[in-house]
Amino acid sequence: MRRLLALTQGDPAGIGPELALAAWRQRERRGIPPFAYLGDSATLSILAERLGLPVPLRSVGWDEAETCFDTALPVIELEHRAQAQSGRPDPANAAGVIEAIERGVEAVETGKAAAIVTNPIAKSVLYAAGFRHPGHTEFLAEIAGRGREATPRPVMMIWSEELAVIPVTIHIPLAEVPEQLTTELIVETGRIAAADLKRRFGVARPRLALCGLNPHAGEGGALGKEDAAVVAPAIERLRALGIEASGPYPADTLFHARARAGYDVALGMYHDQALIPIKTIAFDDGVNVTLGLPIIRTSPDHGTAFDIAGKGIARPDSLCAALRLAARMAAAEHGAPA
Ligand SMILES: NC(=O)C1=CN([C@@H]2O[C@H](COP(=O)(O)OP(=O)(O)OC[C@H]3O[C@@H](n4cnc5c(N)ncnc54)[C@H](O)[C@@H]3O)[C@@H](O)[C@H]2O)C=CC1
Ligand SMILES: NCC(=O)COP(=O)(O)O
Repeated sequence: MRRLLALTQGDPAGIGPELALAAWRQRERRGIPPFAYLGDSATLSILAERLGLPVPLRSVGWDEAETCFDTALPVIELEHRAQAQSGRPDPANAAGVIEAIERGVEAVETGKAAAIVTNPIAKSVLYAAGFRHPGHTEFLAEIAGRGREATPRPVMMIWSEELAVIPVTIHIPLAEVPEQLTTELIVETGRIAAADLKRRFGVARPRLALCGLNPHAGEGGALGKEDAAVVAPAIERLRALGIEASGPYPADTLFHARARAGYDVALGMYHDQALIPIKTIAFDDGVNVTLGLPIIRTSPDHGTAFDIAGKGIARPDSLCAALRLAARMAAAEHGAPA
């Protein structure tokens, strides 16, 4: 089984490039699997020098990348080179950001890499350049769906050793959540989560805990009707499919340690309901995983951190966890030891 991972540059003005340098330097101590960096070696080399990080870079093709990883950081050169300055995002770099993601997916689809690991992108910067997807999650589904009958439905999961969460609705305004939250969407999300937890995480019988949408899960309808009308029927349907689903639970009491012991993943009904608990508990080593795709994708759980980019203080923990988890998922899928 191919072990090499494809690591995208992310926004070249963000912390992604320096995290890639740090992850390579710490590869032995942190048990980092081999990866190839999709980016621009000239820009990376300037950054490495400025940060005083002695990292040998080697421009390679996919075939050489895995073997050279022990002695140099392999770089798959992009056609769209970055003119990036750390901390100064520029929509002019969008083409390279997108190229890295597309070529990473292609490498996985063609068997050159086992999984794609994406460094953070700044959504607003890409939007300014005409990017029409809310984020990686939806873009990856669109790319992975090319040439297929239907676009796969992507599910965002943020995973750590202590807690895994899924936001059922993702990057939409809060005001639109009640309208877009349907029983069908919850069932599909739960079904995909259960299937991928089995296939790619080796959880034999995944336990799903579902948050209510409203305070106190609706307080019998006094604080909102969606919990009984939309969430509860979804749980019934998931159970009818043989999936161990429970709830709807008041979200405020679902994330303390004793509650967490009772499930494998918690489904929040909107982005912040799911992500605030995990970013509180595991900000440094949480991993963003896209479920429901034909390929494996992980990412650090943080963003581009323009405020600290280029200062050499960004922590590589989450990227390292994302690299390790991608390798572990690939091994689980292929029945090989991680
Ligand atoms: N997977 C992805 O591509 C993601 C992209 N983003 C994007 O990132 C941009 C900035 O988002 P923010 O909400 O500001 O979140 P952020 O995670 O970039 O930054 C939040 C705070 O955490 C700090 N921080 C983040 N990562 C760190 C690290 N590795 N080490 C030390 N400190 C770190 C930052 O300095 C900042 O103070 C947005 O455009 C957003 O869309 C956000 C989350 C995920
Ligand atoms: N808040 C999580 C996030 O923004 C990650 O989005 P994506 O780019 O992985 O879709």
